[in-house]
Amino acid sequence: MALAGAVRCWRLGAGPSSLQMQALSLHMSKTAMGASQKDFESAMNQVKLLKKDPGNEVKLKLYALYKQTTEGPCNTPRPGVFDLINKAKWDAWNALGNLPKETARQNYVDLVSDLSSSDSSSQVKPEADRKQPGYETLVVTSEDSITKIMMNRPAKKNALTIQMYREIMLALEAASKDDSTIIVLTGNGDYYSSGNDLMNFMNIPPGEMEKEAKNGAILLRDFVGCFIDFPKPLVAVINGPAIGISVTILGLFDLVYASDRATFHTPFTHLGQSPEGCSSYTFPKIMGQAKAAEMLMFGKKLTAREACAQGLVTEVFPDSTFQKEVWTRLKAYSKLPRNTLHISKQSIRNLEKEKLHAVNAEENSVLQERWLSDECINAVMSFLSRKAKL
Ligand SMILES: CCCC/C=C/CC(=O)SCCNC(=O)CCNC(=O)[C@H](O)C(C)(C)COP(=O)(O)OP(=O)(O)OC[C@H]1O[C@@H](n2cnc3c(N)ncnc32)[C@H](O)[C@@H]1OP(=O)(O)O
Repeated sequence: MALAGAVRCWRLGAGPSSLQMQALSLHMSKTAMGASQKDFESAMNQVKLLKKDPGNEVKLKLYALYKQTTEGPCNTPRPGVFDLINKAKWDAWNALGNLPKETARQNYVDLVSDLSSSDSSSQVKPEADRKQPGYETLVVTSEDSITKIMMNRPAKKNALTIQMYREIMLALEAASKDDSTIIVLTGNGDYYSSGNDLMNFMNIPPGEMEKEAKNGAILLRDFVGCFIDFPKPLVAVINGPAIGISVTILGLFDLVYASDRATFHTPFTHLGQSPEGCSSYTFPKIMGQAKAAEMLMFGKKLTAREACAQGLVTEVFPDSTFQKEVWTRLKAYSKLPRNTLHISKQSIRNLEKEKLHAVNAEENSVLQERWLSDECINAVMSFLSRKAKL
C-alpha cells in the first residue's frame, strides 16, 4: 500500500497503531534512501506481527526474497518430487535468478510494508463498519470468513416476527453466496430465541383466519426450506434459552454450541400446536423415539447438558467463557479449506434433502390446521392476556 494508504488508515481509526507507525516509518525510510539492513531486520520482525495470514503465495515470495537477500542466488540442489513444500520454496527462490541482494532486500521491505498496512487497516475496522445494512431485526456481520446472523430483539427474547423470518431467509440467501466459510445464527441478549412471536397470531380480521393460517404455513415452509437447502456449514451459537421453532430447526444445523445457561423447550402440546422444523423426523433420528416424544409431545424442557447427552447439542461451555471459547473454535474452523468443507457438508446432507422437504410440507399442513383449533387459539390468548407463561 502506498503512503497515502497508510495515512488513510490513521484517519479511519482512532489513531495510528504501532503496526501502522512501523509500516509508515518503514515506507518513508526505504523511499528516501533504499532499504538498509536495519529496515530489513525491522521488516522481518513485522512479518511475525501480521494478524492476517498472507497466504502461501505471498509467504513463498517472502521466503525467496529473504534467501536472496541473505544468501544470494539459489545455490542448493532441487528437492525431490515428493518433498512438495521444500520444492515449492526452492522454486520460488530459484525464480529470482541473479537478482542483486540489495534489490531483493528492498523488495522484501516493500512487500512487508504493503502487508502491514493492509493488515492494520483490516484490524481497525470497527463493528459498525462491518455490519451489513438492510436488516431491522437482525445484526449481520462478516469477519474472519464467518458470517454471523444475530437475532436482535432482546427486549422480546428474540421472538420471531414475520419480518424476522423474512430477514433471516434473506440473510441466509446472501450468506450462501458471499465468501464466508461458516455461517452462525445466534441471539442478542439473555435469550437465544423464545420462538414464534405469539403476536403473529393477533390482529387477524374475522373471516381471514384460514387465509392467514395458509400464509403462515407457506412462510414456515420457505423458512425451514432455506435451512434444509443451505449449502455451507451452519452453526447455532445458543447463548441462552431456546423455545419452539428456534429449537426444532437445530436438527438441520451442522454444529450446535450451547452456553450452560441455555435450555431447549418445545411446548407444542401446551400451545395446541404440533412439531415443525422437520423435528418430527430429525429428533427421533438424533435422540431416539422415546426421548423425542418426551420433548415434542410432552414438552419436556432440556438443560444444555441433557440436550448434549441426547445428541441435539454438539458441546456445552460455561456461560462465563462461552463467547470466547466458541469464537476461538469457529475462527480456527473457518481457516479450513473452504470448498472441501462445503462439499463434505453437501455429501452428508444431500441424501436427506428430498425426505426433509417432504417432512416439512407434511408438518406445515398439520400445523395449518392446528392454528385454527380452539386449543391453539386458547393457548395464545392465555399468553397474551398474561395468564400463562412457559
Ligand atoms: C409463522 C411460523 C410459525 C412457526 C411456529 C412456531 C412454534 C413456536 O415457536 S412455539 C413457541 C412460542 N413461544 C412461546 O410460547 C414463548 C412465550 N413466552 C414466554 O413464555 C415468556 O415470555 C418467556 C418464558 C419466553 C420469558 O419469560 P420472562 O418472564 O423471562 O420474560 P417476559 O416478560 O415474559 O418477556 C419479555 C417480553 O418479551 C415478550 N415475549 C417473549 N416471548 C414472546 C413470544 N414468543 N411472543 C411474543 N412476545 C414474547 C413478552 O411478552 C414480554 O413483552 P413485554 O415486555 O411487552 O410484556
